[in-house]
Amino acid sequence: MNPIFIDKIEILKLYKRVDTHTHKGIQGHALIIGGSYGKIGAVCLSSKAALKSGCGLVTAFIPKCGYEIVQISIPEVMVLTDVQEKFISNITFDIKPQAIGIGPGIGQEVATQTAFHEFLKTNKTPLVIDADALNILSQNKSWLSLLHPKTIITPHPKELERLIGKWNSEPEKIEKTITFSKQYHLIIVMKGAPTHIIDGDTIYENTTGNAALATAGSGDVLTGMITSLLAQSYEPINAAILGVYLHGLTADIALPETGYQSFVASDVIANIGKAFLSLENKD
Ligand SMILES: NC(=O)C1=CN([C@@H]2O[C@H](COP(=O)(O)OP(=O)(O)OC[C@H]3O[C@@H](n4cnc5c(N)ncnc54)[C@H](OP(=O)(O)O)[C@@H]3O)[C@@H](O)[C@H]2O)[C@@H](O)CC1
Ligand SMILES: Nc1ncnc2c1ncn2[C@@H]1O[C@H](COP(=O)(O)OP(=O)(O)O)[C@@H](O)[C@H]1O
Ligand SMILES: [Mg+2]
Repeated sequence: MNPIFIDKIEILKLYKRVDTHTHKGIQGHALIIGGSYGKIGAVCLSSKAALKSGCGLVTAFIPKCGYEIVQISIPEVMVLTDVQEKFISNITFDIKPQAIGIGPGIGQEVATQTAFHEFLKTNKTPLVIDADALNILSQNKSWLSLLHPKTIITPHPKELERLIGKWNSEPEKIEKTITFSKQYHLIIVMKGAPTHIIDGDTIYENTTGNAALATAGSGDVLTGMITSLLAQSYEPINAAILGVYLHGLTADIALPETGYQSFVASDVIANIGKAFLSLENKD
């Protein structure tokens, strides 16, 4: 099956300019759920990326140990904490986000697994699932049926393998991912070089990005970006496509200054603005 290439022409068909009369209350509220002791950075990266991708409000739901870390490193982000100090054990909140991203740095404690299960049973908000939340699903495959249609999952190759099993060739990998996408009605962002997005039988192939992205936390940033676009009322497939395109573009923009080696996940965030601006240029 031939992929649809995600390039600037395709992106301009779905990109929505910011309305002059908008305000933070209608620009979308994203909730990022994740973090555990030693991995609060994943939530900092994800929630900052969400803010820098245009949503009006961002809240992070984290274990207690991350409270000051997030408040000090990103004062624009609001914070809700779990009752536990080092991991998430009970996901409850009284806000009404338009999109939720769950998984960066969340870990796989038994209590976290149970909390994630309870969350999936009641959640009705558009969702992006990443990292350890995907690993938890791999260990509890019956929970996949709780996911609403068009839920976005963002596995790297190892996380994908844990979900769908091993493959022997690239075509078989794509074929198995299509079957999985159809079985659970999921949008699957197959992260890699290049990243493919699978939505049932439709395959998209991204054209931006480079090896500078092979750095800790760059996937956590992508989760924040897609969650932000989802909160801004992009259709789930368009949020995934635009998020992946912009994420890759940041590395293409930064490369002449950072080189491959010194590009870090925070450089993705620092270049999101330039990536958006390039969509406003004629060339
Ligand atoms: N600052 C923070 O707080 C950070 C927190 N983080 C958080 O940590 C948690 C664990 O996440 P994680 O992805 O590091 O661990 P895990 O799922 O075992 O996968 C690792 C293995 O997968 C493979 N692999 C990966 N990419 C591949 C590729 N392109 N192509 C092929 N293989 C690939 C590779 O396997 P190998 O090839 O070595 O067998 C590798 O060893 C998670 O919650 C995350 O959010 C991190 O984001 C970092 C920054
Ligand atoms: N060689 C590469 N070329 C292009 N993109 C890459 C390359 N290596 C990694 N990436 C991208 O970087 C991101 C890595 O995500 P992930 O493995 O989840 O990182 P982390 O969990 O550390 O945040 C993905 O978007 C992936 O497509
Ligand atoms: Mg990751």
